[in-house]
Amino acid sequence: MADRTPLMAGNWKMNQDHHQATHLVQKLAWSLKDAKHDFSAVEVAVLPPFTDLRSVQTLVDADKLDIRYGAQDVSAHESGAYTGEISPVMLAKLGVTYVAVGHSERREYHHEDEAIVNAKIKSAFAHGIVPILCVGEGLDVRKAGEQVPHTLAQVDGALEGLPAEQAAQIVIAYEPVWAIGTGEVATPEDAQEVCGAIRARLGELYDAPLADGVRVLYGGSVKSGNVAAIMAQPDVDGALVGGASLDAEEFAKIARFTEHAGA
Ligand SMILES: O=C(CO)COP(=O)(O)O
Repeated sequence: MADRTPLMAGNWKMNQDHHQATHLVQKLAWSLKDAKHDFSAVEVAVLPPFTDLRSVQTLVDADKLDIRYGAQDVSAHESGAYTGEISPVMLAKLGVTYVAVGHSERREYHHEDEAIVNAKIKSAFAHGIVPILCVGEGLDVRKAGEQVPHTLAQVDGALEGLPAEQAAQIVIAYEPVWAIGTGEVATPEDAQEVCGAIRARLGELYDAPLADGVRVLYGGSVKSGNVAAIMAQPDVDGALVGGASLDAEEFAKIARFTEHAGA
């Protein structure tokens, strides 16, 4: 099996102004420093709102922090008459490593379909930004037992026409919609079932060595108390954390999941 470095990414969603963002990242950095966190063993990233990115960049650069940061969305276009959109060129200038693409909240409230998600993934890669592709099923699909085909159809659509050298770098986050912000965490076996199927599909779309190198995350009500059991699954390589990433100490604990296995 490839040596995949786990990634713990905090999706702040629409929370924290730019002053609060600086404090939160500072606190996170202190908590991880206190714990002597090894960032080469577990990568840590935050995805703040656009308006915070310049402040986070300034702090990360000034204090030489090992914390990575990214955006929560990106335009499929580089520039032009797209009111309210943020270009990948602007994000690249802000030093972002990652961008979330196709989060279920974008799909639901902004009607993003597979074609848009696919275009945004290509737009990010064209400017050296690694997309975190979010996929996952709603409750109806889960009740019908269709979570795997549903999620794989999203993966197929999102990756259409993506060259292997880009697919090899992508991060895919499996986030069952019914587990987001509900406290209803999928069981480790639920997470493994779909994360494993995503990796197998990557093997079919590309090849097995490529699939073996791609990081597949789980997201949905991840906390320090449940992260270790989820991370123990063979095809789960990290977590996309919403609510719990707004608490620096809690998020640092999540990043240090190996210390509290069984907690
Ligand atoms: O949507 C999520 C991360 O992108 C998950 O959110 P919660 O961790 O708050 O359930």
